[in-house]
Amino acid sequence: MRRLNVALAERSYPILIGSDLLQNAENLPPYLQGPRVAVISNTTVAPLYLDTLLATLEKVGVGVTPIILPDGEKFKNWESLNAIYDALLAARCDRGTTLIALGGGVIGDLAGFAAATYQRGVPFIQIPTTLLSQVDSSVGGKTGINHPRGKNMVGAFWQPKLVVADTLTLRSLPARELSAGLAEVIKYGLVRDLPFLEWLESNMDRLVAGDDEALAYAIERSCRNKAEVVANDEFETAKEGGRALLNLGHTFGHAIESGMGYGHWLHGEAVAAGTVMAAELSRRLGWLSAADVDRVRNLLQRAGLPVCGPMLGAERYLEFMSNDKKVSAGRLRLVLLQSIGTAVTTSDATREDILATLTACCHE
Ligand SMILES: NC(=O)c1ccc[n+]([C@@H]2O[C@H](COP(=O)([O-])OP(=O)(O)OC[C@H]3O[C@@H](n4cnc5c(N)ncnc54)[C@H](O)[C@@H]3O)[C@@H](O)[C@H]2O)c1
Ligand SMILES: O=C(O)C(=O)C[C@@H](O)[C@H](O)[C@H](O)COP(=O)(O)O
Ligand SMILES: [Zn+2]
Repeated sequence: MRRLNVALAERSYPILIGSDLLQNAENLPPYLQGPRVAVISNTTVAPLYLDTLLATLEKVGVGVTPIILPDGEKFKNWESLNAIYDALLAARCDRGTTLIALGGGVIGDLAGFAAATYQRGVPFIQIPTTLLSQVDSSVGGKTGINHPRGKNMVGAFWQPKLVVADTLTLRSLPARELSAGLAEVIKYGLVRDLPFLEWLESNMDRLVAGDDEALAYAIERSCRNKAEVVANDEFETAKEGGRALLNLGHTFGHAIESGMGYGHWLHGEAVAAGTVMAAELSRRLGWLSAADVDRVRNLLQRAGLPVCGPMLGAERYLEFMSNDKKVSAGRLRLVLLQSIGTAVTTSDATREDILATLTACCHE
């Protein structure tokens, strides 16, 4: 088992990465506040892994309320959140109840926001079961729901007490979802870890094939990168760089997700197309060469990801992008690449640059 730490003083917590962790009853008790938990999962993941987790919790004498939500990005909304509150209240869950998210990023973001707000805050544990959630969403404490006008527009920072990434769960993950997770893995290499990007270029075929060793390494290295960034800028308030850099490709990507209707493009797919747009815009500002942009595009393509955005229409892209959470005093702030392996936040791109980028990077 690999173990990392997210260093946040009194909110610090471990990330455990390994196979068969769902069955290991020793990992959970130190992080449970009381003898009750509510496990939040969905109709796809629960039939696969809930029984194993329930058996593990039974071994340590914990009472469980399972809460099973419908599956999909379009359910990352108020109705699902309300369903969680209803179930917690019906089961008389009190402030000592620990919420456990068992699923991908949608379940993690929803359960985390429920934990942040139920009775003004209860503890929670992340048990991520997709590659994307194991490398990114389960770590760092961003929780929330979507709004029709924008992704993750309502939420809270609320750190988990523990993250348990059981890599065996990835064996049941569809190939398209594995690829979506690779978009966020590639992001760390592009933003701040050039040696990791080079490793990814050498090992992409193993990752796409689901090689256990390669995946475990990629998960650990991604989480190490994320933990470092979050430890330095937990609430994304740094003026330069900081946590906002983890948003590479996301201003374009979130516009694709919202504009196309949640769930049509997977988050990772939208981030992949958005990352090519960010690279192309970086080239227009003179920071990347055409060969650099090809390098980004090739790696994403080898990961099985789209490298062109949909034809949403420039005005709709700009409308969604203007709602981005990095906008400050009405000015768009984008994460772009100063070079491969180094990202910056910038407001230097003009409307014309952005329009030209959209024209170059969007196809039917
Ligand atoms: N909080 C953060 O920091 C953060 C970071 C990145 C992404 N996100 C959010 O995460 C979400 C995307 O997460 P995701 O890619 O995990 O999507 P997801 O949660 O929708 O999961 C993808 C699909 O895989 C299924 N699934 C999950 N585990 C499985 C398994 N082991 N075997 C088979 N099927 C399985 C799910 O039911 C779903 O159908 C987006 O809402 C995104 O905004 C949040
Ligand atoms: O943890 C972060 O910080 C990230 O930006 C990670 C992103 O991959 C993730 O998609 C996040 O939810 C986007 O954040 P948002 O603040 O733009 O909603
Ligand atoms: Zn993301």
